[in-house]
Amino acid sequence: MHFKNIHIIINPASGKEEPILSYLNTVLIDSGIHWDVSVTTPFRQAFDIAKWLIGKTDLIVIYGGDGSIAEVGRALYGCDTPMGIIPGGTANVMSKELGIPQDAVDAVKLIAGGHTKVITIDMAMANQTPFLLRVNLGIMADMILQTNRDLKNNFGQLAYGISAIQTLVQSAPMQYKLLIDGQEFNEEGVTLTVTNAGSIGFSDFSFLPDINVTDGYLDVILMNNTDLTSLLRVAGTMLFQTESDVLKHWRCKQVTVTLNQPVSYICDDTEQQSSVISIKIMPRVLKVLVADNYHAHVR
Ligand SMILES: Nc1ncnc2c1ncn2[C@@H]1O[C@H](COP(=O)(O)OP(=O)(O)OP(=O)(O)O)[C@@H](O)[C@H]1O
Repeated sequence: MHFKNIHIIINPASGKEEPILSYLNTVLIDSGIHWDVSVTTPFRQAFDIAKWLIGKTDLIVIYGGDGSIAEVGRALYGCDTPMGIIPGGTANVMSKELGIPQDAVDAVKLIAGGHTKVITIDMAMANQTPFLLRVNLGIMADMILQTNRDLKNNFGQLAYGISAIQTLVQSAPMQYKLLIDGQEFNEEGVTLTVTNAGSIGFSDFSFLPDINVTDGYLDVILMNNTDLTSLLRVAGTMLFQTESDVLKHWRCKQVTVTLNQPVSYICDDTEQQSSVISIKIMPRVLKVLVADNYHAHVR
């Protein structure tokens, strides 16, 4: 697909330190594409820039991490303007899910080269907040909350592993009341993830087989233990793409999670608090640009 006009939103504070303006200029200068950039600041976020750009350009590209991509997704869902992605963050989960080249120059070349197509992917709504990737509760949420900017700057992806170990040591199980497509379950667990995407951002690993952003479903994954054997079984689950008794798994269109008290949870990259979280899939609402040979594995 070729675009006449594209606008690139750049988050200059995202994980990668690289000369993105120079990369863009080198690739786009002779491409015939009319291109422009906007830079996010603490006072002008990717969400506001993307909202403002709707109807003013053919393709809105975001250079940043998953937080910036989620913001642009929240701004663009339900409209006709597609989102392009140049991975610029620490983990870049969404770009891996969509098979986008991890190298920024290659990602710009993909957009400029035209061997692309627009697909429409699912998002979901948690209470009043739209999200792209997932909602995390329990130790997964604590882990993300504890992975601060300094840790990410110094250790990149390993930062998540470091804070995972820190949080595992302090983990205590929680009681979850789950209403999954109308069926009630009472479960104890150390972490609960409601995911739209399969990729966990580490190499090609995904939570379980067959989870992807076009399947029209949410996947609810509960981990009930954090002893070493359980963790190894979870690692095996991801490695061999099979379910294990340590991870309970449901596939649904909507789920309500009720807890005994308000807890902090992570909705994509943002921290929220509640004792009741109602989550619903929004099938095929966001247009994104991918390579023309990309195939999401659909059941
Ligand atoms: N100019 C800026 N200076 C500082 N922070 C910014 C600026 N522009 C955006 N932000 C903040 O950047 C955050 C989003 O970062 P993003 O997720 O894109 O990168 P990252 O943290 O490196 O990626 P990852 O989520 O993969 O670790 C948002 O919280 C947003 O408020």
